[in-house]
Amino acid sequence: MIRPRRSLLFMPGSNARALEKARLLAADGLILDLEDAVAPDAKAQAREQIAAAVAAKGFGHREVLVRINALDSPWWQDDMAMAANVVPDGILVPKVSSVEDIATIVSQFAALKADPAIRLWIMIETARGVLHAEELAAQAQNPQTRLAGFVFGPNDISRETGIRMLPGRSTMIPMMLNCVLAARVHGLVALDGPYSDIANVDGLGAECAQARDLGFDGKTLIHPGQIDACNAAFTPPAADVAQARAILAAFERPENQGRGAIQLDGRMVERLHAEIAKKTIAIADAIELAGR
Ligand SMILES: CC(C)(COP(=O)(O)OP(=O)(O)OC[C@H]1O[C@@H](n2cnc3c(N)ncnc32)[C@H](O)[C@@H]1OP(=O)(O)O)[C@@H](O)C(=O)NCCC(=O)NCCSC(=O)C[C@H](O)C(=O)O
Ligand SMILES: [Mg+2]
Repeated sequence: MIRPRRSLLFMPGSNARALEKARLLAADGLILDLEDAVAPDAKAQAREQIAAAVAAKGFGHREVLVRINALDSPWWQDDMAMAANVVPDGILVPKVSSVEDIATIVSQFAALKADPAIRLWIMIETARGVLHAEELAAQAQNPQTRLAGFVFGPNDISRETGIRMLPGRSTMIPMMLNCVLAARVHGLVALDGPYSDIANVDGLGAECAQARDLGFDGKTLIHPGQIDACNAAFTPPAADVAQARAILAAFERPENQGRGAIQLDGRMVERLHAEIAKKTIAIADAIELAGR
């Protein structure tokens, strides 16, 4: 069953008000952050608040990820221990750059005897991470890694490399595509990074549409005001869903059973389009099932 992942909203674990609001928001998922949105002095308190929020449950269909601190920080092991206790849907590990990083996380899962239901998500946000994206994604072939998806991190890439984040994202597109392609080869979910200009509604809409067109499954967000536009961009339009159903119905007809290509409403349709149609319908059904 496909899970809708159009919109995953970051919120600082130190912000009690944000955590409280999380259960009412229309986001498909929530990323409770212990890393960059939380100051060093607030890490312990944020960890406790996230533990209490996840343990209290009540998030409905929303997927809940906890972003832990990076593996070179003094906090990540305590963060993982907390996650192992309260069992979110997944942990999101920032700045993962090598297969060895994933092995370190897997060892820690094992040491904690962490519930296998906790999936692993990694941020692709270092130069090495981008260059090794396919090698990292291939780790999903080993079930012990629990690897479920990538989250693209343009801010850290820009910080490390000097590659600038420009309107239209021309400088980021090659890296974004590398991330999406690596994810697709190994069956992972790929989520785009956040858009920081909270007040710029048109800019957000354009970036969501671009992320969708580049193949991302959804986008990470930083403010509740961004959720509706993001959901709209990643929801298959009703006309596309109707067309997808028509394609499947056409291939079901007895006269088309043995055919690879048919004509539908004046257009050539092949069985590969039926595969695309099945995915469109699965996403639309999952969104409907989630009641959003
Ligand atoms: C950016 C913010 C600090 C702005 O906060 P604020 O000034 O409080 O905004 P508003 O006054 O407009 O807030 C209105 C109400 O909405 C709630 N709110 C705000 N943001 C969130 C949120 N993210 N989740 C849930 N609720 C939120 C406020 O509490 C207000 O509520 P109310 O009191 O009822 O009116 C803030 O938006 C924020 O902290 N955003 C998240 C920042 C974050 O998590 N950053 C880390 C992820 S991005 C990243 O790491 C980059 C990546 O790794 C890379 O490298 O690219
Ligand atoms: Mg980052």
